[in-house]
Amino acid sequence: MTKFSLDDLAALVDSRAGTPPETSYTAKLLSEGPAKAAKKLGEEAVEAAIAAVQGDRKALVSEAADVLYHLVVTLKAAGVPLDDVMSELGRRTAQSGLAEKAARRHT
Ligand SMILES: N=c1c2ncn([C@@H]3O[C@H](COP(=O)(O)OP(=O)(O)OP(=O)(O)O)[C@@H](O)[C@H]3O)c2ncn1[C@@H]1O[C@H](COP(=O)(O)O)[C@@H](O)[C@H]1O
Repeated sequence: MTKFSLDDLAALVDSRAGTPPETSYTAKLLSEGPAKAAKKLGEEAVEAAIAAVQGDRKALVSEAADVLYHLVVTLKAAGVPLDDVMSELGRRTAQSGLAEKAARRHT
């Protein structure tokens, strides 16, 4: 079986946009505007952080999945393609995070 990817998730979210909100949680979330998806993203991120701090591996897996799903919906609501985020991550592979942090301090 091929691994489910973020691209697959983004395609799924795309496919739900514009469907009736009564039949899809994604459509319902999108119909409530970008702030609602962003709020849910923030809540799920806090829950994932708590699970990590508590060392609750099972909860972390579940909350991390919620974070990724709500991030993809938030990007969709904001009209930002997932590819733009992946390109940004790709661009960052040119240098280490520590080198980037040091360069920022001197600008
Ligand atoms: N990955 C997810 C996913 N992760 C979390 N959630 C939903 O996110 C919601 C978050 O739960 P909460 O209890 O925090 O929120 P709530 O109280 O239900 O919602 P609010 O009233 O706060 O908006 C739950 O209803 C979850 O079902 C998701 N809903 C959908 N997906 C994916 O999207 C696909 C399409 O789903 P539909 O859009 O519903 O067809 C699904 O098959 C999944 O692959």
